Amino acid sequence: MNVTIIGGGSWATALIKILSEKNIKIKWWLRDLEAINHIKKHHHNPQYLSSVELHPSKIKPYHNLKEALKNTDWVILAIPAAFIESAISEVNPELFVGKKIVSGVKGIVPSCNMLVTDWFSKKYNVAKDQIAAIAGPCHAEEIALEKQSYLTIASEGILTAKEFAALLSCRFVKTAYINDIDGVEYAAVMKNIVAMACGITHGLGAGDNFQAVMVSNAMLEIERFVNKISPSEREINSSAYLGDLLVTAYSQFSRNRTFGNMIGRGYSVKTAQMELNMIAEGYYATKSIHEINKNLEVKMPILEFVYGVLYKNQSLLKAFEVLKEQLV
Ligand SMILES: NC(=O)C1=CN([C@@H]2O[C@H](COP(=O)(O)OP(=O)(O)OC[C@H]3O[C@@H](n4cnc5c(N)ncnc54)[C@H](OP(=O)(O)O)[C@@H]3O)[C@@H](O)[C@H]2O)C=CC1
Ligand SMILES: O=C(CO)COP(=O)(O)O
Repeated sequence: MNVTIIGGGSWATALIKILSEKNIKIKWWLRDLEAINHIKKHHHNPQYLSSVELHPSKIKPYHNLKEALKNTDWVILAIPAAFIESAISEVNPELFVGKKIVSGVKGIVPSCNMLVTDWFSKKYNVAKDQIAAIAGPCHAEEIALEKQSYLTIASEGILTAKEFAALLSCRFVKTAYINDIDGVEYAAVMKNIVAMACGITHGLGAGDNFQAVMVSNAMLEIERFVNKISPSEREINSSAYLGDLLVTAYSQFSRNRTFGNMIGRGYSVKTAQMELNMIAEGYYATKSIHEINKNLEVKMPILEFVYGVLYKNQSLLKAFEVLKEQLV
C-alpha cells in the first residue's frame, strides 16, 4: 500500500505520524527543498511539529510532485485551500486515474468558491465516490503528543470512507465513517470562521459567558447554512460537526482563534498573518461563504460580523455591538 501526501505543514506532518503506525509506504511532497533536505538528514520537519520523528524506512520526501504521485493508491491533500490550485496545477489529470483522493483541507477554493472535494472532482474528473474528506475535532499538535483523538471520514462512496477510516485508525486515533461529505466540509469551513469570531471578541474583552452564547448561536448558524446548501439527514451534534466547532473555538492550539484574537487586539490582517506564521483558513473562507450566501440568504450574524471586520474595515467596537444585539 502506497500513500502520497501533498503538503508540508502541521496537518500533513500529523497525518504522516498517524499513518507511520501502519505498515505502508508514504510518499511525501513538500514544496520547500530545504525542509526536504532537513527531513532526509535529521528525520524531523524543521518548521512544523518538529518533535515528530519521521521514520526514513516508511517515509520518502519528494520535491517533484509527479514522481510522488506515481504508483500510489491514496492521495491526501493537506495544503490550505487558498493555495491548492497553484500547488497542483502542473499535474496531468491522468496521474490521478485509479487513485482514491482524500482531502484533509478545511477550506473553500477561493477562485470558484467550491468545496475542495467538489473542485477536485470537477477539475480532475474523479468520481465523488472515490473522494473522501477527513473531519472531526483534531489538532495536529495533539497528534504529535499522541493524545487520544477521534476522526470521521466522509465519502459518498461508503466503501471509500470505510477503507480510509481503517487506514487512519491507530493506537491514539479512533475513526468512524459517514457519507455526508459536503455537510462535514461546509461545517468545518464554518467552524473556522466562528473560531475567528471567538478570538476577535476575546481580544475585545468578552469573557467565557459571552463565548458560550456565541458558540451555541454558531452551531445554529452552521446548521441553518449546511441544511440550506446541502439538505440531508445528519447528526449535527456529533463530533464531526459540533466537536470540530468546540475544539477550534476553545483550543489554545487553534490558529483561527489565535488569528482572531490578534485582530481583536488591534493587529492588521497582514501583521496577524505574519505573526501566526501558519495559515488561518477562516480568513479566506469568510469571503467565500459571504459570497455563497448572497444567493442562499441564510441568516448568519456571526459570519457577517467577521466579514465586516476583516473585509469591510468596520469598527471593531461597532461591529461587536451589532453582534451582541443579534445573539440570544
Ligand atoms: N493543523 C491542524 O491541526 C489541522 C489542519 N487542518 C487543515 O489542513 C490544511 C493544511 O493546514 P496546516 O497543515 O495545518 O497548515 P500550516 O500553516 O501548518 O502549513 C501550511 C502548509 O501550506 C504550504 N503552503 C503555503 N502556501 C503555499 C503555496 N502557495 N503553495 C504550496 N504550499 C503552500 C506551506 O508550505 P511552506 O512551509 O513551504 O510555506 C505549509 O506546508 C488546512 O486546510 C487546515 O484547515 C485540518 C485539521 C487539523
Ligand atoms: O481543524 C482544526 C481542528 O479540528 C484546526 O483548527 P485551526 O486551523 O484553527 O488550528
